[in-house]
Amino acid sequence: MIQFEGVSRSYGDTLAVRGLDLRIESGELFALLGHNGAGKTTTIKMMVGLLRPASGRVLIDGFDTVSQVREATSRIGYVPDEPYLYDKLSGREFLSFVAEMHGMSRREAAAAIDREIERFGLGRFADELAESYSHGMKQRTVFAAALLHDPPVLIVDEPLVGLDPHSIRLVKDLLRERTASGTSIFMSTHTLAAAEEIADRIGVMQQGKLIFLGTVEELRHKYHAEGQSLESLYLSIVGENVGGVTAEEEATHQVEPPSMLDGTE
Ligand SMILES: Nc1ncnc2c1ncn2[C@@H]1O[C@H](COP(=O)(O)OP(=O)(O)OP(=O)(O)O)[C@@H](O)[C@H]1O
Repeated sequence: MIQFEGVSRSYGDTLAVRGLDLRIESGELFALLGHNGAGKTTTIKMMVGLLRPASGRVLIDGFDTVSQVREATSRIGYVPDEPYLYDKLSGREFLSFVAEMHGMSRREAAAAIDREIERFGLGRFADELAESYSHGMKQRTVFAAALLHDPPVLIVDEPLVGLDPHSIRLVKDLLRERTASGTSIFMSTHTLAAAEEIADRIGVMQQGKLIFLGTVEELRHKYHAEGQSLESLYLSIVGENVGGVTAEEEATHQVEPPSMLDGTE
């Protein structure tokens, strides 16, 4: 379970995330949508313990990501938007390194590594150096690393970018399978068709604020847009606004995004 309670964060004068309240249950796949600069990465960084909220708190399975950072982060599998691997390690060596970081025994690690190599079809290149991997191979290896310790919470930032159709299917099926087995999944994406296909609920973030939270069906209903794709609905709601908001603009209400959470349209 992932819980945000009144979470805000700025960079200097830019309010990147504003008063975020959100709860993602076990067995739920949640997709966060928003233009470039909307605040998605900042939200993710606060979940994985890379940034502290300026106010409010984030809980992972009940553990605070600031005051109980070990307990919280040990329950997370994280797939960042840029796959990180060490060029001079093979995929298998990288997975062994990650298993060691998680404190897994040799036996546990060997079983988990074999399981994930099989799941992600890494066998052919697992013993080659990562420097020779394509983006898709790197992404699959990073996914395998995120699942090694069988975490109850999975956080994925743009999981489908740069993948071939076969890998996209693999990742989408995997995310649904994990959800069915009780994992809470938080996905940030610009791939609206995928969000529509696999997410249980979506959130739309604009200028650091969550302006819609619900199912795609609820979004259509709210805008009397039965039959419209999420993509066209999203574009008509969010429009062209980009970027964060400054403290000064916030104070003078110059850029308050429309609220779809409180029933106003
Ligand atoms: N390190 C930083 N220093 C200053 N401002 C930042 C920093 N990181 C993000 N911002 C600003 O905070 C706001 C939110 O950025 P964030 O990266 O969270 O958005 P995003 O939704 O992830 O965008 P994208 O889709 O482009 O990844 C933006 O206005 C951005 O310019």
